[in-house]
This record gives sequence, C-alpha cells and structure tokens, in this order.
Amino acid sequence: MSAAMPKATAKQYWDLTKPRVVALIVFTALVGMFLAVPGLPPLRESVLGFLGIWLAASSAAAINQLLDSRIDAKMARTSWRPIVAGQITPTQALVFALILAALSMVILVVWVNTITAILTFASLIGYAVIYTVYLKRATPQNIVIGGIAGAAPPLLGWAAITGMTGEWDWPHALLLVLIIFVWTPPHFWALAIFRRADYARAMVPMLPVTHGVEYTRWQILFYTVLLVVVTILPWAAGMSGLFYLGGALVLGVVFLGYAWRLMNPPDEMYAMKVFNYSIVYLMALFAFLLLDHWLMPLLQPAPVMEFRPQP
Ligand code: HEM
Ligand SMILES: CC(C)=CCC/C(C)=C/CC/C(C)=C/COP(=O)(O)OP(=O)(O)O
Repeated sequence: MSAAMPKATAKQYWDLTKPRVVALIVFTALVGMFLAVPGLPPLRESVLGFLGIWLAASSAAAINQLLDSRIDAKMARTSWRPIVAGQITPTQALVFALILAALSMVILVVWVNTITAILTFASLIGYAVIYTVYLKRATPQNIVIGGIAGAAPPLLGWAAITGMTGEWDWPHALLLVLIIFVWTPPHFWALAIFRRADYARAMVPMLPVTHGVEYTRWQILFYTVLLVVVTILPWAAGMSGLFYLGGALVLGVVFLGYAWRLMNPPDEMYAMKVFNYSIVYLMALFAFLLLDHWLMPLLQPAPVMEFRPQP
C-alpha cells in the first residue's frame, strides 16, 4: 500500500454505511417479513432476505457518501465523515460499495427470489443515484420523491417471504410503505430547519432554505396530520388490530403535539427534539405492528367445540 493510500479501519467502513439509519431501515424490512404470513416466516428467506436488504442499504449509504463528499465537506454535521476526513479514498469507498451491492444481489437472486432482488436494486439506485445525484441538488421536494426508496424496505421484506405467488398481498405491504413515505418529510425537515445554515452554505435546496422556516413548519404539521391518518389504515384494512391502533394513535397524538409546538418553538433546539422523536416514533410504530401481529391470534376467542351427544 502506498503512503498516499490511507489504511482505513473497520470502524471507518462501518461509518460509511450510515449504520444507525440502516438499522431502522432493516427493522422495517423485518416487520414487513413478519406481517407477510400468519405465524413465523420461513427461516431461510427471512435470514438471507434480511442480509441482502441490509447489504444493499449499506451499499447505497456508502455510494451516497462517495457522491456527496463535496457537499458533506461543507456541512458541520457531516464534515467528520470518513471520505471527507481522508480516512477512506473514493476508490476504496467505491470498491467497498460495489462488493456489498454484488453480495446483496447474489444472496437475493440465488437464495431468496428475483422480484426481491429487482425491487432492492431499484431502491439502491433510487437513493444512491436518483436522490443523491439529481433530486437532492435540484428541488426542495427532493426528500419527498427520494423518500420512496427509503420507504420501500417493508415491501422488500414482504416480497422476500411471499415472492409473487398467490399469497403476494401487495396492497397491505404498500400501506407500510405509505406510512414511511409520509413520515419522511416531518422526519427530515425538522432536522433541516435546525441545520439550514449548513444546507445554505453547501447550496443544497432544502425546503427551509428555499421557502423559509415558517413554510417548512406548516409542511411538517400538514404531513404529521396526514401521517396520523395513514397510520389508521392498517387497522381499517383489517391488517392490524386494536392493540396497534391504540399504539399508533398515542404515538401520533404526541407527534402532532411536537409539530404543533414547533409552530412556536421555545428555542432553536426544539426542531432537533422533533427530529429525535420522529425516530422513536417510527421504531415504536413498527414495534406495535409486529406485537399486534403476534398478539391478535392470541386474543381471538378459541373456536367453540360443538358437542354432539353419542347416540
Ligand atoms: C429521503 C429520505 C430521508 C432523508 C432525507 C433522511 C435524512 C436524515 C438525515 C439528514 C439524518 C441525520 C444523519 C446524520 O447526522 O448522520 C437522518 C438520521 C436518521 N434517519 Fe433519516 N432520512 C430519510 C429516511 C430515513 C428512513 C427511511 C429511515 C428509517 C426507516 C431513517 C432513519 C433515520 C435514523 C434512525 C436516523 C438517526 C441516525 C443517528 O442517530 O445517527 N431515515 N436522516
Ligand atoms: C436498498 C435500500 C433499502 C436503500 C435504502 C436507502 C437508504 C439507505 C435510505 C436512507 C435515507 C437517508 C439517510 C437519506 C439522507 O441522505 P442525505 O444525503 O440527505 O443525508 P446526509 O446529509 O446525512 O448524507
């Protein structure tokens, strides 16, 4: 290895994959897997599907950092990242991301199914290329459109278990995608309000930069109301029970409280409180979906045995 080539550590490669974001992404994929069938999903498709989606999301995050390193260098929040800090070279990052993506595709095609591989690859391209290269730099609606890729994982998990067989219940899977899709704007714009100076310096047209903080707060409130409405749909569609509905409504009312308070916040840091809550919210909402899926059958009344007297 030449002197110019830094010796990157495992921790730096780990950071390249945005591990905490990806952890929540694969959790939503896991919930999609569990909701796809009654009882427990098959072990091979679950484990290898999970691994394939995790590798693809990690690869997408690494490509994002590779293509965004010039923007990341200009922002206080991201200037520590391994490519910006010179700990990992762009070539090393590219090779690493391509290995992860190739491993993911081999695992999904060989041991899971082709439709999951295709959808996962589309999500990878959607985030790493379409969002990062085009949308992020072009329009304040970047994260709304780009949010489709981040919202896809429950569908990927679902597809890993059912494939496109007769059991392929895509409308229910799409409800989970819709929830994350509508959740993304309040999640991201709360952070973007707090970090707007960073985005302005890096010339990234995020909503608080292009349309101001006041307008962004209204948009957050609008999407949070919409979020509470769409989180009722899994119950309305008969996919989840009252346990889920109760959890979703409590979580949703708290989120609405945060979004409402953000209209007139006590301090600058309040937007970060909303952002942090958005993460707890999504984690807890998907945990409710999962628990409800397991609890519902237990709460059903046992079938009444018909008693026939012996002749
Ligand atoms: C286009 C869609 C999205 C955008 C623009 C976005 C943006 C962001 C940004 C800028 C951060 C701060 C990251 C940092 O400082 O390193 C963040 C953090 C986070 N995001 Fe998102 N996000 C999106 C979608 C998602 C999705 C789909 C999930 C999971 C299902 C997610 C989960 C998280 C988590 C868990 C964190 C906290 C990471 C930490 O504490 O280090 N995000 N997001
Ligand atoms: C295959 C598959 C399931 C792909 C998932 C895609 C994925 C990893 C989505 C994460 C979304 C995210 C962190 C966006 C922020 O990017 P940013 O560039 O705006 O944020 P930054 O400024 O922190 O880099």
